[in-house]
Amino acid sequence: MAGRVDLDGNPIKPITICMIGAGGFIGSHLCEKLMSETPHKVLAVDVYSDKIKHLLEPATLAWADRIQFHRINIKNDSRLEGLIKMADLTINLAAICTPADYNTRPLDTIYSNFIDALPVVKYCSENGKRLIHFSTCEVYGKTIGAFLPKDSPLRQDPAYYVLKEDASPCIFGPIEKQRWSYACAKQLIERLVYAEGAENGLEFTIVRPFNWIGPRMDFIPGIDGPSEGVPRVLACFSNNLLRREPLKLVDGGESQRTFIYIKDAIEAVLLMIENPARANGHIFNVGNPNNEVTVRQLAEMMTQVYSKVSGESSIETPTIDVSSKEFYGEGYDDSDKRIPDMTIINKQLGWNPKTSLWDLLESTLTYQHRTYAEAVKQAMSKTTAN
Ligand SMILES: NC(=O)c1ccc[n+]([C@@H]2O[C@H](COP(=O)([O-])OP(=O)(O)OC[C@H]3O[C@@H](n4cnc5c(N)ncnc54)[C@H](O)[C@@H]3O)[C@@H](O)[C@H]2O)c1
Ligand SMILES: O=C(O)[C@H]1O[C@H](OP(=O)(O)OP(=O)(O)OC[C@H]2O[C@@H](n3ccc(=O)[nH]c3=O)[C@H](O)[C@@H]2O)[C@H](O)[C@@H](O)[C@@H]1O
Repeated sequence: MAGRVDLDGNPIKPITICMIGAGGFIGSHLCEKLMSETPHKVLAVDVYSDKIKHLLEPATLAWADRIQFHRINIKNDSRLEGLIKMADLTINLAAICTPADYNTRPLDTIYSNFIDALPVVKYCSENGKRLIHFSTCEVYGKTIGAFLPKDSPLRQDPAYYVLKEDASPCIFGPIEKQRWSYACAKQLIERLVYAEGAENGLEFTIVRPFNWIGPRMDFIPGIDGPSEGVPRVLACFSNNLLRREPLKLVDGGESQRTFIYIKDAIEAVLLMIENPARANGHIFNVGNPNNEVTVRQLAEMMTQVYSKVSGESSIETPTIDVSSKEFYGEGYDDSDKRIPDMTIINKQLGWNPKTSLWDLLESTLTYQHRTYAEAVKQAMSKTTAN
């Protein structure tokens, strides 16, 4: 760790980071990186700590004096301002961010993504503290190309679908499509953070992740999360593969996504943390434009990769189609296509993603198999016995 320098060759000074939502998927990877590769301290705030337990115990861990867990619900805890004051930088990751919740729990979604984030922005602004706020690629909503006729040649033109931080519009569906409650709340908090920067000098960076995936993402229903819960697609498909049941393709699996390996994405966040002069005042897309697939192609690739890592042949009917109404309920809608423009992050931080979709699925599904296969087998044999 000695002699670490930033992108401009200046020595990096150790700082204290108040990380809200540190116990989640992204937070757990960020804490791991900060503990193993940097001298920084983390005040880890969350209601859960299971995903960072390996970093908190035993007390003999090399970084034990650099990470503290604070079990705090930021909705109603007066200790939050004190922690933000103690830190040099606050990173806010806390959110409800699973699509199954957006149309079924729209109030919780809006409160979590907008109202609960307000005090964090306010405390940072009032106390002159830097803020890295996690938004989402969902703020772009649908592409302009989605509104062109199906056979229009313009659909092939990147100008109609590549998403640029400083140029693309935010296109959401009607209010009754409650799917957009999340994207809309995230957009408004982005505008508020930006305005605090413009009017009150808040030093901020906004991150728009594009489908970051990897180990510890969400939960496997009935194993380490509710049986009826619906996590994001990686965990849904992992659950299907572990149970040897068909992967469910919502509305034909035609939507397109670009998936990025969590470890590549965390490199980008570390650059933002350690290069404030280059990151402040910017909104950054963080994704992998080279890893685009339809959801159907993702299902096919995951099926192949899982066979390889588990040694089990795939089932006869690997996928089935389901309607979005059946899968998510009333009010669901979808982003058609999400390709991040990388110009700004390249210019400011010189960052590029590295890992191919096949490779990231291979390491992630190896983890899923090792972590869950036995537990799923046991849970299934219990259900059959009953
Ligand atoms: N994973 C992705 O690809 C992705 C994509 C786009 C945006 N994001 C954004 O990044 C952030 C982190 O996402 P993630 O994938 O790690 O999600 P996650 O659900 O795994 O992590 C969020 C964490 O925040 C905590 N939290 C929520 N409300 C809280 C509260 N009131 N008080 C204290 N803790 C609270 C949760 O317990 C959880 O541990 C979110 O803001 C999300 O919207 C993630
Ligand atoms: O990860 C991101 O960048 C953002 O996008 C996600 O949204 P989305 O990509 O729509 O969510 P997933 O659950 O990962 O679903 C991806 C696609 O797979 C489909 N899907 C999902 C699950 C399933 O079993 N089958 C299936 O076909 C969905 O309909 C959707 O088209 C979530 O909103 C957030 O975590 C985040 O802000």
